[in-house]
Amino acid sequence: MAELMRKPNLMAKLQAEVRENTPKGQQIVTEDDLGNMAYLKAVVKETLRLHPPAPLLLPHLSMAECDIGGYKVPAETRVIVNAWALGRDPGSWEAADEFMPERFVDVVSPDFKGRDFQFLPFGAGRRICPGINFGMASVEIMLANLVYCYDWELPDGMRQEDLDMTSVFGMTMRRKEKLFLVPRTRC
Ligand code: HEM
Repeated sequence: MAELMRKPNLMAKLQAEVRENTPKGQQIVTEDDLGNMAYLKAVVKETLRLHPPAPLLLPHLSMAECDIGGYKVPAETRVIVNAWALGRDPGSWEAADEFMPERFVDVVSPDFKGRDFQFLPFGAGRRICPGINFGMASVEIMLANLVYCYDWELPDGMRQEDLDMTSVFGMTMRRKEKLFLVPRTRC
């Protein structure tokens, strides 16, 4: 929501998609309506790229000695994967720090299923998050309803550029400052 408030044209594009693809007269968006909402899915993916909730995944242990890009990793080494840095690597992403959901529209890859190592919000391999589908559906339905039911405004006197996007890092990652917005019902 914070990224969308900083780019009202993207918020408008998302709202148009969600509102066009929800049957007329229906009070809320249901899971059945999400199928045609490609831009919504791209917005959620782009959010996971820039703001992965588990920025360092979970600690892993190498079972055998291996070589990764010329670095020798001995067996039984505690390995921490920095998914946050992978998602912002300028070598993998054009305009890496920009919130640009369009990069995920009409493309099969990169996807978050653990095969594209520049984008690992759910990890990869045998310990990949088993809650991917549940997690994605929950975030998509929540965001779709927030933008379907309300138009959103910044509190009085606040400008887009005043939104503090600083994150607090730990096992999980969250906004440093809470996001306060004003909902306006659209009817
Ligand atoms: C957007 C939502 C979610 C995100 C971003 C997320 C992310 C992650 C990440 C990064 C890992 C570590 C993977 C690794 O180290 O390779 C993980 C593990 C795990 N997640 Fe999720 N998760 C989400 C939702 C869920 C949900 C909804 C559930 C359960 C209903 C769940 C259950 C688990 C479990 C049980 C593990 C540990 C798997 C293992 O160690 O074998 N997650 N998740």
